[in-house]
Amino acid sequence: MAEAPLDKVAVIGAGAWGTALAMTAHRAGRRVSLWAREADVVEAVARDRRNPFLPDYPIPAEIAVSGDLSAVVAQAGLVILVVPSQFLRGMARAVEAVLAAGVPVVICAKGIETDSGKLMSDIVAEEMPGRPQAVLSGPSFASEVAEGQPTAVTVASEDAAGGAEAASSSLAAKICLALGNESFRPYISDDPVGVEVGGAVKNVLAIACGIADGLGMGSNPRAALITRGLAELKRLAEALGGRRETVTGLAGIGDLTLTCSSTQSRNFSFGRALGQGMTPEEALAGKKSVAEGAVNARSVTQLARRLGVEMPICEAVNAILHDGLSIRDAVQALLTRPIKAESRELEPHVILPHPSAANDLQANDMV
Ligand SMILES: NC(=O)C1=CN([C@@H]2O[C@H](COP(=O)(O)OP(=O)(O)OC[C@H]3O[C@@H](n4cnc5c(N)ncnc54)[C@H](O)[C@@H]3O)[C@@H](O)[C@H]2O)C=CC1
Ligand SMILES: O=C(CO)COP(=O)(O)O
Repeated sequence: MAEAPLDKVAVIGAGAWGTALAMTAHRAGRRVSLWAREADVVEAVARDRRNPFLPDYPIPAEIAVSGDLSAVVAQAGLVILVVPSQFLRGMARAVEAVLAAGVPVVICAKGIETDSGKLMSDIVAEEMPGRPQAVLSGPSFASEVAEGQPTAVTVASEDAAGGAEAASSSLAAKICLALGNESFRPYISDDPVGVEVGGAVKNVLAIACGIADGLGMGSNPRAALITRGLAELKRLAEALGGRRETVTGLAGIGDLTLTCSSTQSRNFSFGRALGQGMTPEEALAGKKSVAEGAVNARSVTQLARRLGVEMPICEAVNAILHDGLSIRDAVQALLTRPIKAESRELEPHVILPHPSAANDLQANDMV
């Protein structure tokens, strides 16, 4: 059986998701402190209990919001890391310097580190050596979590592997007990890699779906992008040692369908703006909130190439965002790729030239 829930929870990162998770832990009965990087966020919360990153939902008075990292993590039994992926390394290092030994951390950023191709769990292992760690991910718009909409997520830790007893006493189980409440339902997993890859790749695919929407495309293209995008996600997860089953769970297909079909998603909306004719710079201008897929298109495709994993939709998004490929050429190139088998077993062995590929070999070569 799992032990008693962790009592005090420190949340690092007071963006929309960190704030919603702090509210979640508070609803679950935990004592909660929240670290904000921006002085104006600390001031806004002190003044009217509202965070500009999530302005529609008041923060309960019992949640202590501060810019003092040592004070926030003092006496914490669990630390939730919720800064965007490209800032996690620096933040993990800073937290490690002030956190008591043995206190576990749970990673909530969705992404892969640019250039190194490292997963967030690799970064935490490097910057917080020996510290117990888990990953939390799944279909969870911060605003809906803050509102108390029923939400299910996956929490994964390696020690959950080895059967029911291991899963029940794992770090993932303890975190589920510490954060679960009547509207927030976490599930235990022993596959952190599969969970992480799901969260990182779905943001890139959400940009692709947003682009299609912005172009005025209908439901067929979206379903095709989601399904073939899932095939890409699965290939990368498996290449990294993740499990197929995880990809069809909350952190895979669950988050993919959520993010690829709602303008609530920052990534989908970013893609939509591109499809409507904005440049990436114009679409991101003035935004303080993150669209993780914009950066992670690069890191996901860098990693996929290194591993020899084919991810044509993610490659197309990366080429549009970072290599100046026009959306028109990217769409044509995707649609005129060679004919392949859908089945995983046959897929590597069946490659037929697309009937119209000869019309535009140059674009076809790019993805
Ligand atoms: N918002 C959502 O609905 C969800 C977000 N996530 C993930 O959570 C992570 C955090 O996203 P949000 O809370 O939505 O962020 P946000 O877009 O609401 O806010 C931006 C965050 O980035 C932080 N930041 C900016 N520059 C920084 C720096 N140099 N060092 C450290 N932190 C810096 C800000 O302090 C702020 O916390 C992302 O990886 C995102 O994909 C996951 C699930 C849901
Ligand atoms: O990860 C999310 C929901 O699960 C949030 O998606 P966006 O970052 O695209 O808004």
